[in-house]
Amino acid sequence: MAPASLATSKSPLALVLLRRLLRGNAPLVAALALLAHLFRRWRRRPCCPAVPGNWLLGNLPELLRRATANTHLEMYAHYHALLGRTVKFHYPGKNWVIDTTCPRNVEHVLKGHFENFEKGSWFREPLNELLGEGIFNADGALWHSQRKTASRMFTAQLFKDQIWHVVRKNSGTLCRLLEGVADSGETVDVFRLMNRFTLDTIGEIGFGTDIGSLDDPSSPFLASFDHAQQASFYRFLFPNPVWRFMRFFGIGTERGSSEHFKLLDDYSREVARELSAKADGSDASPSFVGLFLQDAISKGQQPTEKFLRDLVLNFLLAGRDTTAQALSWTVFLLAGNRRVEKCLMEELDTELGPSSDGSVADEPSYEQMAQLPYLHAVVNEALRLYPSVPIDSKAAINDDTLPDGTFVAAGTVVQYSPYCMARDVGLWGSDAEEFRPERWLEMKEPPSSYLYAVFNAGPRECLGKRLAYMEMKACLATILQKISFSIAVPREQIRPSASLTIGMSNGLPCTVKHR
Ligand code: HEM
Repeated sequence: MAPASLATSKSPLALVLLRRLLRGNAPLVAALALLAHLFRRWRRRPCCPAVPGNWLLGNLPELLRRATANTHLEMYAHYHALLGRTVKFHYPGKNWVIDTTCPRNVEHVLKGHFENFEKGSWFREPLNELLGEGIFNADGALWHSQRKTASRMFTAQLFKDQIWHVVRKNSGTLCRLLEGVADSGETVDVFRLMNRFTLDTIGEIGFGTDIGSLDDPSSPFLASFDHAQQASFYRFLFPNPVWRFMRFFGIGTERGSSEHFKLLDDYSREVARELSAKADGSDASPSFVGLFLQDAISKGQQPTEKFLRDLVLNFLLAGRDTTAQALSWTVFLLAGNRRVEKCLMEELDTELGPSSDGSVADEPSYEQMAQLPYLHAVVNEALRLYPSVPIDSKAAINDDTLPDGTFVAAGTVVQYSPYCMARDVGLWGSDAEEFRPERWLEMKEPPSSYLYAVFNAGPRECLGKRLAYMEMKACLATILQKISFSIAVPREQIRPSASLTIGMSNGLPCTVKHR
């Protein structure tokens, strides 16, 4: 029997002994707490193959090395080919990251269990400085209200009345610019040019501002936006205190980032102020952000400058980069595949070429955009191989299990990769890696949006999908009728950049010729 001084009626003997052992023994307490944490973590780990990594730093060193060499996407595809459709990565100071290319899992996360998967702090913290509380970074009620207002903007009427005119005008300017380059025989960075085209387009459609970057490419805004995106990408890899430390001292991947973020902040606040000033007047054009503002005012609210600043930057990210990248990768693929280019030119000549009286329209019409199935297939195929958002992710709120049986503990991030899915021969056939637009024309019905998740899917599907197709098709149909592109450097030098979206790390230097 235990002596009365040791055991009480409430505490069992073992507990009392343990307490006495631990009292005043801080290192032992810390070691036991760490062991308990590791054991809990081990018990709740995802039951899928782990990508081999360093015992202490996990997969961070390899990912950093591969991202610096712009080969990180190939690394993900390699591990999927080696270990299967669902694998897990480990970064120090973060939870497990499950990486899946299984369409059933993607559907589960994006639709079936939508309520259990959020962007969460995993997504929000690295992106907060760039996107604030805008639609990309928001969850719950905040996301819901922005989504509701934004969905009303893409009406058929607005497309015909305003959006189409902006797209056509800017496609024409871009085409004339390229014709000038063809005259001079210079080499041009087509990636940069496409970014200027989409920046001017979203500036006008998104917030009624004439940015004019097609006329004047010197705007520091372009460089700052790229830099801010790249810094934000690296923040996903480091534990939060580490990138915050680098940010504070302006070192490592955060070198110069404060100036770039500040420039973006100043610029977007300026746009917000201009929009607010116009909102009461009748001269406000029907821009996306302008409509948000009018919506709020009609409900008796006055949105803050910060709210409008977030909207401006979110629409810029949504509308500029994604579309410019898709256009540039399409040009890259076409320049490397003359057979596909020839088929496309045949369609453009037939549908848009000289009419019976010999006249050629300078720019295609809105209605003609619907009559170009091969061009549509070319764009789909380019986006399949080079999806603008190559990897996307959500974090589990509560414990969950994916359809393939992988356990997902609360707080675990599940990422899925349209880039890797496109290269999976089990999903797309033995020619998965080939640029073959015909596969889209051979399909009896379009693929599920969880297999082809380039525009996201489910309740958070891309709102600008229709605008993006129209912009890409109008731009390509306009310029390709007049211009042909050849890549001016070895093809291997054109690599996807390590960023939130799939840029081109060395740009796309091309020589251009009149057709
Ligand atoms: C080729 C072009 C485009 C692609 C591949 C694309 C792809 C995507 C993807 C993958 C997402 C989900 C991102 C996430 O998880 O946060 C998304 C969201 C979104 N996209 Fe696009 N996008 C494109 C063009 C556009 C354009 C031109 C706009 C117009 C402004 C736009 C507006 C949006 C918006 C507002 C969202 C947020 C939806 C939400 O969270 O509810 N996108 N897009």
